[in-house]
Amino acid sequence: MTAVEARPVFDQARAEAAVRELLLAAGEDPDRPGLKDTPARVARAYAEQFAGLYDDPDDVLDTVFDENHAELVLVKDIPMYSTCEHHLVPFFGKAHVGYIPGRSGRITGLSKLARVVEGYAKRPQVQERLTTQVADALVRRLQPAGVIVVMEAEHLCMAMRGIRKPGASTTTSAVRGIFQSQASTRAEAMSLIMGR
Ligand SMILES: Nc1nc2c(ncn2[C@@H]2O[C@H](COP(=O)(O)OP(=O)(O)OP(=O)(O)O)[C@@H](O)[C@H]2O)c(=O)[nH]1
Ligand SMILES: [Zn+2]
Repeated sequence: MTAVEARPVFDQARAEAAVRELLLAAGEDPDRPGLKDTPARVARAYAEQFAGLYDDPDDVLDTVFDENHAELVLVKDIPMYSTCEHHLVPFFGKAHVGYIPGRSGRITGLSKLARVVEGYAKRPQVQERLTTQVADALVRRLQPAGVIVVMEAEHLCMAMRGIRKPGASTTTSAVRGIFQSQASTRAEAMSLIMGR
């Protein structure tokens, strides 16, 4: 992301008006005491849920170190909350993010892997794109030998409405570099990720 590229900003007033309109459309009275502050509250909540639209999530990977470690680095079970872009309800679960440093030996802080997940999760999303975006961010910023990202999530749009299948879990993966080209390396990482 270059400085000249424009980023959106969250329009609190517009979001509040939209929530008020939604309540009216539902036949509610947005001025009754229990709902009076709801449009402002919901707007603030969405500003937080979509916070990943307003900054470049890759920027958390600015902190890099050089280290002589050419093996797998894996952070498992990163809690992940995102918003399904079809229904604007949550999908949530766990992200597992691993990489093998490249020849440059470039590594990053472990917390930064969780921060990248969070940055891309806080947008209207589909799980597949979220998984891909996290993998590609690591490729761009760390130039690693390989990246593997696996996400497991439950979608409330499938649980609380529609097909109503609570407990159904969706797994997505994105592999890059050596994890793509070497089945044995991929299988080893997968067994570490899936082995509970
Ligand atoms: N591939 C993918 N699909 C998703 C994700 N989140 C929600 N969906 C699906 O998006 C689809 C939207 O389908 P539509 O037919 O346009 O909407 P709908 O009538 O509300 O669909 P139902 O949920 O089946 O009632 C549904 O099948 C959802 O299960 C996601 O992260 N990835
Ligand atoms: Zn949905």
